[in-house]
Amino acid sequence: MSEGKKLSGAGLRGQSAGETALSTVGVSGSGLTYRGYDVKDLGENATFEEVAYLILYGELPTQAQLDAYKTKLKGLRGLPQALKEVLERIPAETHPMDVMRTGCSMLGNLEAEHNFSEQSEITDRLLAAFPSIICYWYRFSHDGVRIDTETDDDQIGAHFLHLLHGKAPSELHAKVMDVSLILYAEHEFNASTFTARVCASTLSDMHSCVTGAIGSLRGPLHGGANEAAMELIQDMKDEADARDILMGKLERKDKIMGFGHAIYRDSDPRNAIIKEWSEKLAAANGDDRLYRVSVACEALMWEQKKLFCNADFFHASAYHYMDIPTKLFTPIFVCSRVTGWAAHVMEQRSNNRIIRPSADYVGVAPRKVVPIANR
Ligand SMILES: CC(=O)SCCNC(=O)CCNC(=O)[C@H](O)C(C)(C)COP(=O)(O)OP(=O)(O)OC[C@H]1O[C@@H](n2cnc3c(N)ncnc32)[C@H](O)[C@@H]1OP(=O)(O)O
Ligand SMILES: O=C([O-])CC(=O)C(=O)O
Repeated sequence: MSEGKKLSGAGLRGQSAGETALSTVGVSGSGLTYRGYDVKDLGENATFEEVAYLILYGELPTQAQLDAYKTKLKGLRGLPQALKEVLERIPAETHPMDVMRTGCSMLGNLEAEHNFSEQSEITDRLLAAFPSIICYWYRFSHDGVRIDTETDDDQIGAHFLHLLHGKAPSELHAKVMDVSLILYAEHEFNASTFTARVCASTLSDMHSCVTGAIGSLRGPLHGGANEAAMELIQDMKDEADARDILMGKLERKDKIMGFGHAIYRDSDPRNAIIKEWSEKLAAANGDDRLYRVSVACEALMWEQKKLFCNADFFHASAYHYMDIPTKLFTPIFVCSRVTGWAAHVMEQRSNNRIIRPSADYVGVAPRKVVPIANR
């Protein structure tokens, strides 16, 4: 358990719900490690594919292992016809997280996990297919185009941007997407991962575990916060306007999305990293308004409430600078976090006992059923 923030009260806060060898969150009050590596180190010296391999297979790959892994993932980007037909029937106004949920579940119908010896194959397939699923639906429902999802892009982040925009991304955009996927890959027993582990503990299949996790990630208190943060900052004209808007919200006791964390006490280590990339994107973009108002929000929230930006806040401006529609922000989180979810499912399966806590009963005392005619 964390030695940082004081953890107690509702929401199972502070109670250990099991063991993991995958990551540490806030152990010294702020850090984040994946299998012993600091996320900052990974963000600077590894790619997302290396990090996915690390999380799923236990160690960073050698060059030969990485080459083979990337070739394998590239070969899994195509979607079955039946899945494309389902995606084509989902209306344009549907929330893209619902598309991800359906896409994952449908793939589970078409390519079911028959036994746990297939878990790594299924995971690699999901990792390769998620960008294809969301972009195939988005481009069909919004632009009327049936895209070919089998690109030759070297990396998953660049592949996503290529499918979305119909052209290969710039080097800067490809790099930021790669770092973003690293930052979102794994985070111990967060709500969506815990959902996946609870499902896994019943000995259910991988697609069910991941589909459930997508549903948990969707909420604005979890992954959905990156979209909500964008909605917050998009109309802020300048720093003064940002302060006025936020002060009004704080007076009304509104929750400010993209701030605070269940475990970290005074900073989320992922924030400094994505903030730096957002600043670079702002400079390259020639319009730094969103970056400047975000910095103003960060300063005001700390000054007024001692609340800090979590991983989601500066992702909003960063994604916007790369022309990613706001409603696709949380699906990108899925494209990354599937690594953490699947690794947790495998870890749960390797030492399983069904997760079934107790509840404190606070309802009425025992009583007799009154016949319906006398009620
Ligand atoms: C990748 C991720 O999933 S990161 C999380 C993304 N979610 C968000 O950004 C949503 C906004 N943030 C929040 O709702 C919360 O901070 C959570 C859900 C992340 C954590 O919740 P908790 O662990 O319950 O928060 P915590 O115990 O630190 O709250 C302490 C106090 O600060 C308040 N607070 C916490 N976050 C915020 C916020 N973003 N805006 C306003 N007030 C807040 C709480 O309401 C609470 O006040 P109270 O004591 O008067 O009830
Ligand atoms: O750990 C949490 O509660 C939420 C979070 O930051 C994540 O899942 O990345």
